[in-house]
Amino acid sequence: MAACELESLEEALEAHLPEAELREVRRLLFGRDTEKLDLPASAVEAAHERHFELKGCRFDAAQEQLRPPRRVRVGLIQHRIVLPTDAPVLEQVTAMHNRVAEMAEVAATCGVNILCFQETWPMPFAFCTREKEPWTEFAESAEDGITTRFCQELAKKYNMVIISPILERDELRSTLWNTAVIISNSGNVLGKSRKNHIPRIGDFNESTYYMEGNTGHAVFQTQFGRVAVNICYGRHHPLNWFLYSLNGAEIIFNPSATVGALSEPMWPIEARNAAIANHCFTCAINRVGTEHFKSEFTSGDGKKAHHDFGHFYGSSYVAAPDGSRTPGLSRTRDGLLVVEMDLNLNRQISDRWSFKMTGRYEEYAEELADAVRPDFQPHVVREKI
Ligand SMILES: NC(=O)NCCC(=O)O
Repeated sequence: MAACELESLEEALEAHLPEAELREVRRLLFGRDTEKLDLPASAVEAAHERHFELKGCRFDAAQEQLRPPRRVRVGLIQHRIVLPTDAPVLEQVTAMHNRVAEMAEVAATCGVNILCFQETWPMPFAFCTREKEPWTEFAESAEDGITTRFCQELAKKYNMVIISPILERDELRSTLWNTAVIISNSGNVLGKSRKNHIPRIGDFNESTYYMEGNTGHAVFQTQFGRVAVNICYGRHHPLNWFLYSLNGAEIIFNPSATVGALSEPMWPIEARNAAIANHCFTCAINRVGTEHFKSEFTSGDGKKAHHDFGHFYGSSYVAAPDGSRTPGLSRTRDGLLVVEMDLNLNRQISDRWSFKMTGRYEEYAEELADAVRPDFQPHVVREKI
């Protein structure tokens, strides 16, 4: 079986394990079972007609005496590109807007409060090519580009916070960035968060296109909770997650674009570990499909030139601070994952495990400050001979 033909790990387990074993394997692999979220029949029907997967799950928390539950519904959208990569730029962007609009409408029917899309969602992930044209033409203003204006309409219409990761052009400074635009449910742009870490691996030649972000670890207060965005490669950096959490993030989104041959075994671990370590919810989103580019490119590994990155494996999921996680969306199909979470779980788990209280931050800060000095000497104890 080709890697891109396996639908999902969960489906493979369900197909091949007897029920009792399956329950145990699921407990070991995924933690406490998430409950299935009942979604409106009209949403299920619309998803079927529009050819995308729709999944609903819920994480609950213990009932507290002094605080009412803080239930929020989050939606994650993963999708493939709609038109071939050599179609005119505006036609590609418009086709992607139309696709996401029909998925967002279903998210609204499911009562989603905060909706997040995949990394640079209105364009192909062309950063493997190293060509500037036409890919830089997809860059647009975070404040009033066509994609932001499109998302503002959705946000107002559906009373939803929208997190829209785009290729940003800062016209004033002639700089491109990989940016998530956070649009409030009022329709106003609440702010933006730029990708902090640019990959230097495989065909991810992203430093050809944009700079390391300069927006720090901003957290955005929305009507539905405090959110932050750690874009793709940032998920390999535990301190990056940690700093969003230190600023009070209750949900950290990780819009991504990554391929099977490179990162798939790491994917289920990293965002989940971040949820555990930081007592918060994390949401990992990846695109699907294989994107073909007209010009061949090489990977600097002596192998033959090729026209695609490989298979983007989807598998978007949500992890909770208690270490449990939802099943992933498909590895091959467009999909919408709707997850209801009670944000009270963050403090409940923090009170139980106390990682924030037991972390030795002053000590780490001192040692880190020392480690970045040019005259740093590693603290290694050697046997005296
Ligand atoms: N988009 C991006 O940063 N991809 C890098 C590869 C990875 O982090 O899996």
